[in-house]
Amino acid sequence: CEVLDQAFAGCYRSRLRNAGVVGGAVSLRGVAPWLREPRSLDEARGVKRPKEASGKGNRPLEYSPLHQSFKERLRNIAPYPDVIRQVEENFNGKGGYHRANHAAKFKQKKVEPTALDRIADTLASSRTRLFAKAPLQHSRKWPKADPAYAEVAVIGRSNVGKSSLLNKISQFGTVARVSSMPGQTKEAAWYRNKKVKVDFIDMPGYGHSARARVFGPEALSFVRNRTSLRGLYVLIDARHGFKWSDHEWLSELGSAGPMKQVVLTKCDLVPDKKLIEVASLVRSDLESYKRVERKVILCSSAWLTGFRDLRKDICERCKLLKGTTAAPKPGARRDDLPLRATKGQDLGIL
Ligand SMILES: Nc1nc2c(ncn2[C@@H]2O[C@H](COP(=O)(O)OP(=O)(O)OP(=O)(O)O)[C@@H](O)[C@H]2O)c(=O)[nH]1
Ligand SMILES: [Mg+2]
Repeated sequence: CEVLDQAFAGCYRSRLRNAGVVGGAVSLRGVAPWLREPRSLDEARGVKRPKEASGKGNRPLEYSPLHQSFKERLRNIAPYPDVIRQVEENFNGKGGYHRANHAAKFKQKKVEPTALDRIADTLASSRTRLFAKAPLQHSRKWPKADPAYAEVAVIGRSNVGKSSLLNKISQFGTVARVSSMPGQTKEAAWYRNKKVKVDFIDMPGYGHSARARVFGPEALSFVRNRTSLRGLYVLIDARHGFKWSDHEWLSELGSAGPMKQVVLTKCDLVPDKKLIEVASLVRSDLESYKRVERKVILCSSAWLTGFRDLRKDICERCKLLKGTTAAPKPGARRDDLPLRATKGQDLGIL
């Protein structure tokens, strides 16, 4: 015990010497800063002055809203009226899913379908087939873009539901392979609808999962180099909203590529009140990106809701209406009319 006591005493003595205790005169500098005299009145009151921003290194931290938790951000978001309307029309909303469905059918009977509605219906009922597959990084293996066909691509985090969505846009059957495991789609796949003249590209998803990590940079260079793209649909999971990988990918892409449209998927898995909040949050996050449409399309591949809006958007974006021939008005002079009237046809120019 004595030996131990001596050892401890020696240790304390050396520490006190280091701290400035010299022969009984105690200087507390460096030992207890809270015991020294306050330097100013503010310091005495306990008020901390913000550090003055000097040119280098001392920049004040700017906290973006993304530093808040997802729940906190959901609590603070003010819902957008157009998002509320979309949810009420397509999802449970007021009166439940069945009532909303019934109301939609009732409305459809009354309203005369426009040309855009008709072409969207053609897209829904016509067949789309796989015609090419190629790795994202080998641009030489990509099929050559056909000017007669408008090209749109689908991108998003892995497992967000890209392939499922493509399967339901038109009568694909189960052409695009779907799996609950992230990173199932490893190559870009081209699907062609000959009737509506549009090509869809299913892309591998980006993200932080081990199988999907490589596809982020590859998808970026694909979108930058594939100049024939008319539209890019960025899919976001309705349960989580924008994640870091989405923010990273979109901010890296910047204004490159075609106009982007954000689609919320798996909306059936979210209660309607939360869906309004998440969709509004996603809608407000869009404001920080360039060349992104300031609206959100809500979809569910399980319930097949929201696909009418999506198809119409595709047809509009690809300017598919341009190709359709409108019936000639009586009295109108058009060069593309046949010179001879076929049986029962009123040419109106003779
Ligand atoms: N409930 C529900 N499940 C969905 C929906 N869309 C997709 N899923 C499921 O989500 C899982 C992933 O779907 P995929 O279409 O393979 O996702 P992906 O984005 O193509 O995934 P990768 O190809 O791996 O990037 C599958 O188990 C689907 O059944 C939806 O709208 N609702
Ligand atoms: Mg896929």
